[in-house]
Amino acid sequence: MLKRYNIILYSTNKIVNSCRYVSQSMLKSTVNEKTGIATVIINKPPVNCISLELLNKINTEINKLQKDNIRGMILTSVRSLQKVFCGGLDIKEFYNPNPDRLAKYLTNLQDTWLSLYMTSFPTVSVINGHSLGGGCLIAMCCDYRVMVGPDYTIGLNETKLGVVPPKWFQDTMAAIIGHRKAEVSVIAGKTYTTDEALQIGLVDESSPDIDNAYKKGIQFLNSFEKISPWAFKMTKNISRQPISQWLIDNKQKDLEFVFNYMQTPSVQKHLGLYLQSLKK
Ligand SMILES: CC/C=C\CC/C=C/CC(=O)SCCNC(=O)CCNC(=O)[C@H](O)C(C)(C)COP(=O)(O)OP(=O)(O)OC[C@H]1O[C@@H](n2cnc3c(N)ncnc32)[C@H](O)[C@@H]1OP(=O)(O)O
Repeated sequence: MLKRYNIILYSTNKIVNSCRYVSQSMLKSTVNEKTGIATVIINKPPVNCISLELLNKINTEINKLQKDNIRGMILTSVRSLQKVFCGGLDIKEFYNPNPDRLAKYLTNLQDTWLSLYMTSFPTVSVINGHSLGGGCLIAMCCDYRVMVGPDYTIGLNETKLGVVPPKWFQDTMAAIIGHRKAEVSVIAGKTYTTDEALQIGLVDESSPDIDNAYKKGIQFLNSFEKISPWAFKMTKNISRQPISQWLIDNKQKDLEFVFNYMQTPSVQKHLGLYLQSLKK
């Protein structure tokens, strides 16, 4: 019988004392051979924003872990960034874009979301800092979220940039906090503090510090020790399939919608102003 492992998507540099270690720039991945738990750390200063290259690395690593039959995964961000889990998609990928690269980016984003959302092993995001837009999306893809607080923020803030979170972004949030709350949240581009996120159920637990948050993540993964990997995989698949199937069936249409609106002058103007405001 195959051994099964779990994943935690997390950002830190002193967590695991083990085995297979993949260190690509921008992404570090370690699998503890004793426990079968992988720790995947995003490491792209200054704010871990997701470029095309980082997107590719995340997708490649998840697919590799999928083949390794890990028991679980923690996803997090490198500790040295201190206050950012993920600053979201790299807005520079959308501002004055090269059309070929933009199309590649959007396709890769769809594929990475599908890989992360549908892993056959349990996943936890240890959210050790702000987590906005695409940062919130990747945290929401995981099966469990532990957020460090109290001073960080999380949310799908796309409308504040003048762009539209696609249906699968919105559905991912609605599956966690319910349709009404998600609708209000995405329309307003709302962001939540750690306590607020806990209150509305956007995160499952909060923690005052990162070590404790990581422990909670491991505890969640360990809770699957007596669950059959096959039963886990099939049950998660049934639960998430309606949302993922929509994207599989509508990939081209979804891509064309974003690809076209993203290059309109009014959206470009908004993005330019937003980037400018970040620089101030
Ligand atoms: C299929 C696709 C569908 C739809 C496409 C549209 C979807 C988009 C989803 C998104 O993710 S949009 C982006 C959402 N993210 C944000 O709005 C976060 C913006 N950033 C911040 O609020 C802050 O930077 C921070 C809270 C994350 C960190 O604050 P702080 O530590 O004070 O850092 P700075 O603000 O000084 O930023 C440092 C540096 O990084 C640049 N930067 C920040 N975020 C981004 C980003 N998302 N993309 C590109 N660049 C970013 C910022 O401009 C600074 O650059 P400098 O050149 O001034 O150093």
